[in-house]
Order: sequence, then C-alpha cells, then structure tokens
Amino acid sequence: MKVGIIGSGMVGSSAGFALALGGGASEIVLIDQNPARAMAEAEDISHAVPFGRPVSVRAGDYADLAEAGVVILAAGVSQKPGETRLQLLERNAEVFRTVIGAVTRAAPDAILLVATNPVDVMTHVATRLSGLPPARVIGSGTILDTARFRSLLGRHLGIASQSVHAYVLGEHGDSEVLGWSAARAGSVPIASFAAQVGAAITVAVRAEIDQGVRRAAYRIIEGKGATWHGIGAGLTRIVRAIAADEGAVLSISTRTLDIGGVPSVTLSLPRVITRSGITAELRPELDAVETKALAASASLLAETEATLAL
Ligand SMILES: NC(=O)C1=CN([C@@H]2O[C@H](COP(=O)(O)OP(=O)(O)OC[C@H]3O[C@@H](n4cnc5c(N)ncnc54)[C@H](O)[C@@H]3O)[C@@H](O)[C@H]2O)C=CC1
Ligand SMILES: CC(=O)C(=O)O
Repeated sequence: MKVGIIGSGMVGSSAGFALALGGGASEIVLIDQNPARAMAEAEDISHAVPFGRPVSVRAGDYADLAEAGVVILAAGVSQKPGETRLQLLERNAEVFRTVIGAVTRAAPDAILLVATNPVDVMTHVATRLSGLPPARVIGSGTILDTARFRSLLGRHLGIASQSVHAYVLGEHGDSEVLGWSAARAGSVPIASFAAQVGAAITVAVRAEIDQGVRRAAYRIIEGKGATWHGIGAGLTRIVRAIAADEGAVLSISTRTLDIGGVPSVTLSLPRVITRSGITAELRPELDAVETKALAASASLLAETEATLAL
C-alpha cells in the first residue's frame, strides 16, 4: 500500500521511519512545503531500508499521492514549552485549508490519518474540508495517551504493557479521560490484578499515573522541544491495521454522535479499524466520575469546533 506523509518534520519523518521498519507500506512518499526537508528525510530513511523489509521511500509532490491508501497529515506548527494543543488551532487550520484539497484531488480514495494538533479539532477540520465520510477521516487521537497509560500501568504492575488493556478517551489533550474502571490486566480487573501481585493502585499511585499520562507531552517538550517517537509508532500501528484489514481495536478520533449530551463532536473512543476505515465504535463502561469527565471533554471540543468558520 502506498502511504503519503504531508509534513516531513519530526512527526512526519518519525512516522516514515517507523513505517519503513514496521511494515504496512510498500511505498512511502514524503511531502513538505520545504522540499529540501522532504528530500533529506526520505534519503535518510531510505538508508534504514536495507536493515528492514523492502519498501520504496522518496520525496514527492501531491501528484505522487495517486492511488495512496492512506495519507498521514503531520503538517503544521507544534507546541512551544507551556503552550496547550488547542492554542495551535488557528495556525494549523490555515495549513489544512491549503493542504486538504490538494490531497483529496490527488488521492480521492485514500483514508486521511491526522496527527497535527489539536488532533481532534484538526480531524473535524479535515472531515469538513475533504467532504469524505467520517469513517475515512481518522485522527490519531488518544492512541498515544493509551500507550502512555498502558506503559505506566505495566511498569507499576511489573508486566508487559501489551498485557494491559486500558484506554484513554475523549480529547488528545488536557481534558482527556483515563478509563480506570474498565482497565484490565490479562483478563482481570486492574485493581484485582494489582492486589494479587502486591502492587496496589493507591490514590497516590493513581494520581501519579494520571499526571504521567496527561502531562507527558509537556514534560517531553520541556526537555527536547517536541515529541515524535511515540506518535510515529502510533501512526504506524494505525496504518498497519488499515493495510492488513486487521479489525484492530484502537483508541482513535473521528466524528462521534450523541456523546455526553453533545449531539456531534470529534473525539476518541475505542474503534474497530479495517481497510475501509472505522467500521465500529465501542462505548466503554465508565463510572460516574469518568462519565462526567468524558461529557466535559466532549463539550470543550464541541465549543472549540464551533469557533471555526469552515
Ligand atoms: N497527535 C499527536 O499525538 C501528536 C501530534 N503532534 C503534532 O504534529 C504536528 C507536527 O509536529 P512536528 O513534526 O514536531 O513539527 P515540525 O515543525 O517538526 O514539522 C512540521 C512540518 O510541517 C511542514 N509544513 C507546514 N505547513 C505546511 C504546508 N502547508 N504544506 C506542507 N508542509 C507544511 C513544515 O515545513 C514542517 O516540516 C504538530 O501540530 C504537533 O503538535 C506532535 C506529537 C504528537
Ligand atoms: C505533542 C503531543 O500531542 C503529544 O506528545 O502528546
């Protein structure tokens, strides 16, 4: 499957690198408003290919997206230290106004996979500007927050993060909701598993993991200016699910109807993803606190969407 990547900065190039090594693509086309950057990243990534599996990696223009199965959107500005994701909206909506039409004209059958922040609202923007069905316009959403949650829970419990089944819901941002009440390790509810291995999830542990997930981007941006490896791998996971028609359940963002009293808003829930895009969505069982927090996250995102003239 051909995969296009618009925006060959840290996120786009990390996704290209992870895709080249991690499978899912037979051809990767990197595009950037700075063609020299796209060419340099494509050349650098292509030098990793002999250590992995065969895949063509090159820089290109929009015409080179013809017959792409997925186009990743990673163009735009990222947060400065202390800046929230939502503060990027106006600048990145302007970028999408120039990019989305060019992508859909060149690759009308591609699934759009949005990474640019604020990713939920940018997925809404991409859906409106492209006119594509929401099932084919997917935001990476909370796939990264879910990975952070699983990683910290796995570390606390002394097990592989792959054996933790837990999701972060709602906004990929400050109002996100950690789904503690539905979390499982193996097939066991997380509190029971924690008690059985002598690693109780106390109020303090829970608060530390919550902040570990919710504040991760701020900490990393403070230390190295931006985040890119986690999202590069997360985008690759989504592309693989599409390319292999997996039916994987991933926490990803798309248009969501009737959530927390909000009729329509773009946010993350666990969703089934196949070659056709999103084919089903799951409403996890939440306790009263989580239900209220998800409603607040949905309202905040809907209010933000409403500020846009599209
Ligand atoms: N969804 C997620 O979980 C994450 C999202 N991000 C977001 O991804 C986006 C990209 O971040 P970085 O790669 O770190 O930024 P970056 O500044 O390294 O790269 C952005 C690239 O976009 C290009 N670009 C800008 N306007 C363009 C246009 N009109 N057409 C083509 N290319 C254009 C720039 O030339 C630049 O190379 C940001 O919005 C950031 O907040 C970052 C990390 C995680
Ligand atoms: C930057 C960003 O959105 C993240 O790392 O979560």
